[in-house]
Amino acid sequence: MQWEIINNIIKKETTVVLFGDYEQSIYSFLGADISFLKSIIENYSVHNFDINYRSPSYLLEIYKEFSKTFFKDEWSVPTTANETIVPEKDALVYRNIDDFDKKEEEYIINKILPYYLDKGTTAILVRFNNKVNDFSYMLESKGISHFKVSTSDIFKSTLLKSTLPFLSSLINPYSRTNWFYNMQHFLKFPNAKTATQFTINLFNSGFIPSDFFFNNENVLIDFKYKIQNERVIVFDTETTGLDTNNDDIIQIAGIELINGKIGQTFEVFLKTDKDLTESQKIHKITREYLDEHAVDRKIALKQFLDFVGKSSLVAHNLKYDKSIIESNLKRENIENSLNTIQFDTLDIAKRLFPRLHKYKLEYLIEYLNIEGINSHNALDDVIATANLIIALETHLEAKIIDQKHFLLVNENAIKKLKENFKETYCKHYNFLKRYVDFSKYFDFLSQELIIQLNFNKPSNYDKLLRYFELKIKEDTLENTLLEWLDILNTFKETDLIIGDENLIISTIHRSKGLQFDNVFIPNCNDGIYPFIYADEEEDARLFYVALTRAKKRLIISSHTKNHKTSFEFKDNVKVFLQYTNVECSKFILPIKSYFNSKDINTST
Ligand SMILES: Nc1ncnc2c1ncn2[C@@H]1O[C@H](COP(=O)(O)OP(=O)(O)OP(=O)(O)O)[C@@H](O)[C@H]1O
Repeated sequence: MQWEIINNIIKKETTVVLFGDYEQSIYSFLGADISFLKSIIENYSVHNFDINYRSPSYLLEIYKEFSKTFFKDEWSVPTTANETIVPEKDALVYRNIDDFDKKEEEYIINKILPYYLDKGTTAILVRFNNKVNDFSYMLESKGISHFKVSTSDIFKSTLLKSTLPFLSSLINPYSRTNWFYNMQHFLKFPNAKTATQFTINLFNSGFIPSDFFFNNENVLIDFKYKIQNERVIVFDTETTGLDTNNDDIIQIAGIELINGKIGQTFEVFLKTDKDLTESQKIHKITREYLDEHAVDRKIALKQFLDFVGKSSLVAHNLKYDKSIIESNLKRENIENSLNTIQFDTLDIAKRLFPRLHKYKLEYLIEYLNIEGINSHNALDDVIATANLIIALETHLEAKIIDQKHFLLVNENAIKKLKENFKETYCKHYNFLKRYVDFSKYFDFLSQELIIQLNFNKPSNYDKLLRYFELKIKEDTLENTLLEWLDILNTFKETDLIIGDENLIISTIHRSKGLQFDNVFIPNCNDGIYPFIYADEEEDARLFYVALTRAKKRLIISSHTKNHKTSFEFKDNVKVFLQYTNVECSKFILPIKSYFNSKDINTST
């Protein structure tokens, strides 16, 4: 499926580079198929990275021994270490621990781990989720702080599944997907299907849910009335950039629509001291052109206000033009006398045609077969927008009838929507322009939703807040959401790792892509590696992922009933040499025999 998507978006002439590592293909239970990977690369030329920058040569030796035994030749990639340093005495440890697995865990935590904790980052990587919990519980009872990559990812929790769509719906109230979740959570429909159906019907009727919070249910009726019975001004601006607070308007164009008929046009160019290099690529207005045609900013803005008079305003993507006009008026100390009744043709088009993928002016012109060009010249654009309005007008009546029907049929659900959601939505909507410390804001929102929606705080909640505290700088809530929501929507719990975690407990699966100075792989017993019910080849790759997370030190251990440990920890490197015959995972046998055949020099 993913491959089909990729194939559909890449063009024929595009050069495609795929990055991958067969030896880390460990997600067959989620549908990943390594043979598929093999079949597609037949059409590519393969390049291998030769130098490994993560691990020093003594660790690469281990990986190579392992690959030689368990991976098919054609798939194993020889790597050269960037560093050829002598291992420290505690860098390569294999420990066989007496008795059953809980003893092994106790031994690791009590005897071995403390030795490594002040030597960089450490991870204990285990095969199963329950072992993550066991280790974490024991560490907690000993007061050793750590980050447990939890068995149920916080990004799959009800908290994130309700907060993220809720926040998205504040900045993008047109996204149906966000509202599917909101309706499910806040309206408590009997099932997801009815919530989804209600949302689809609402959008298909030309509403957006927030209409019912802001008394905006009559927008289409009002728009139709103004267009058919009054003078409205369609306007557009060209500017020196997209920063509405600082950039200058350099052109304003307007056109009258009187009772639905096109009237006079208006156009003015404004002087500016700001740089035009970047914006000129869009609007094509040159410095020379402005020198010849532009007038004083104050005079130009006043001329526009005079042209508009008391009429209502319409623009395509009104939010931008409105805010840059307001900001320019303010900066020139001119009172804003513009009518507050303003319509956005982008909004109207989304309501009339909720199924389109694009709503840019040029696309709508084409879709509705309208004459006119969208040239990024303000005057051409207002003429095109005026023609768009005339075309949209013919679709209004039918949609208004749909709306009446929807209101009639869904009276109860709409009542519930207002009762259960209006207050929360409006309150947070009003925060959008405020500066927020996002970590504190998120905590505030979460506490509210936890009570309102009645669910428990997920584990690693504090870790999430700490991540926000460190990574998200103070800004308006709106800017923060615009910058972060898409990123957070793709997050998994391990993405919260920021590098200051001293000790991490995780399954190997969840450790993919990460790296640590010290890596512990406990429970290396036969039956666990490879797991009796798993595919051996894939489990070898899983073990390889664990091994290759180490940047400096690798500590492997197993347990056996028949063996008594008597040596002290200081012998650790030699342990690889000493215990060749005890029961252990077949995955570590080649590593052990390699060490048996070699005299390892270690620094002391
Ligand atoms: N050219 C380079 N010079 C110095 N360091 C590098 C270079 N390339 C990668 N590294 C470092 O090597 C380490 C491993 O790189 P990276 O995480 O990109 O590898 P990877 O292929 O994604 O590993 P894996 O898939 O096994 O997790 C990182 O610490 C990275 O910063």
